[in-house]
Amino acid sequence: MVPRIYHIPVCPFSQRVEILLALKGISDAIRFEVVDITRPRDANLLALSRGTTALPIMDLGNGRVIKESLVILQYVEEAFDARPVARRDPWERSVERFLISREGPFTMSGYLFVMNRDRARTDALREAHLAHWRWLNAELGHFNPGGTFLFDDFGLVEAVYTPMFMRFWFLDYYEGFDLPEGEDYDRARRWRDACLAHPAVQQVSREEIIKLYYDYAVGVGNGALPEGRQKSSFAFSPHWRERPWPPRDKYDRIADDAELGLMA
Ligand SMILES: COc1ccc(C(=O)/C=[SH]/C[C@H](NC(=O)CC[C@H](N)C(=O)O)C(=O)NCC(=O)O)cc1OC
Repeated sequence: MVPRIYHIPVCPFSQRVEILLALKGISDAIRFEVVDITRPRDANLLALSRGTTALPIMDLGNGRVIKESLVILQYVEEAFDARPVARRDPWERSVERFLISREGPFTMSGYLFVMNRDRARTDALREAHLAHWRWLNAELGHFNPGGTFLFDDFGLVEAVYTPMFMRFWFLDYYEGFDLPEGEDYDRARRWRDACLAHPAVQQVSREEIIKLYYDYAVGVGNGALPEGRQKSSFAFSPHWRERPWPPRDKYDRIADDAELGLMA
């Protein structure tokens, strides 16, 4: 059986696996199944996950199910010999793991920033997010000051972080956020921009992310419905390409289904 990964639309955690497969030149080795999270979870999928709802999960068949995207990445790297991506040297592998150990708080700071609708908290949330970028800037500056990526090429750490850089396009769109100029951010910006330009990360577009993630920007995630709405911005139809760009005034109001182009 070809292993399957079940994931939500434009899921960043699933995308990191797609990126790894692209780097290894084996994009067809796993079948990706997108789940409509605006509907109750399918009973068969719930049985597969033994009741947990977080996605992605990877089904190897014969009752073998892998949860957590970082664990799935390790499995893919170890199960498929093609073009190893993780660093082979133990010291370099420790540096890789060190950077990856901070991805969770980094990602959470960006999501909490975009989901916030209390203007009194905006500055603190922006600063908390920038602090994570300063940490990345300092670590990249320590381990590879003159380089672009953490090591000599786009690798596992970049596969882990880049889907989040792409989701953070919603911070640019809804919060007018970008990294400040200056030595506290320049090394991290060089890394981010090179990651975003890499051919292995082009699975989703800025437009798709901005449109599907609108509900996060008004504080509602994972396919739940904001007040006054009949359909989630994560709905499969109408297709996001047919929908208008969402309004940016997330603090003042919640756009209705018609304005978001969600009416059937
Ligand atoms: C407010 O913070 C966040 C909001 C959304 C997301 C996101 O991209 C969800 S992607 C979809 C989400 N999956 C996850 O969060 C998986 C995270 C898991 N640690 C992994 O790495 O696989 C999910 O399945 N939700 C449905 C459910 O749990 O029933 C991330 C955030 O922070 C990391």
